[in-house]
Amino acid sequence: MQRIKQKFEDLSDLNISRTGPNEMQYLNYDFGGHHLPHMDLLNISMNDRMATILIYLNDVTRGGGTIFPRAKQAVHPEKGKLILWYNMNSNLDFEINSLHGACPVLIGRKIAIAYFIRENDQMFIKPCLKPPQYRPIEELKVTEGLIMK
Ligand SMILES: O=C(O)CCC(=O)C(=O)O
Ligand SMILES: [Fe+2]
Repeated sequence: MQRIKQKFEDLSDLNISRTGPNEMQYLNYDFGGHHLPHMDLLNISMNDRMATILIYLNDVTRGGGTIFPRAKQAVHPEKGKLILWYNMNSNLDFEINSLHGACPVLIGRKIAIAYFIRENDQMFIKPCLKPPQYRPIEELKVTEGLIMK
């Protein structure tokens, strides 16, 4: 994992926490296994998932690609391949091009690791970028709360 972290930092302008497991998701898809298009951002005002690294741990015979419908990109899983993308734009807001999903596995199995890079790990290399943004969904929630009271 240390080598993967180093590789990521070499490729990006982001920092990965070296304390603890941070946020790693082990993915194991069997026949038909898939993930509908989504954003990795949690839409929280602090310490959101700024970027994602996906590491494929095996070759998939057929299917199982990672697709980015907005960015019009598709990546076929291959053992040892690593991809990274930003979930936030430079305004620390949704990067719409980060919308992604996993196609169903048709033949074989897909094993991968998703690693989410959090905003707080960047505080010393990107200090005081901009104050946290109010994002529309959060505003909606607050308004609803006020109406209910
Ligand atoms: O398995 C993939 O290709 C994508 C996984 C993913 O999007 C996620 O774990 O958030
Ligand atoms: Fe995802």
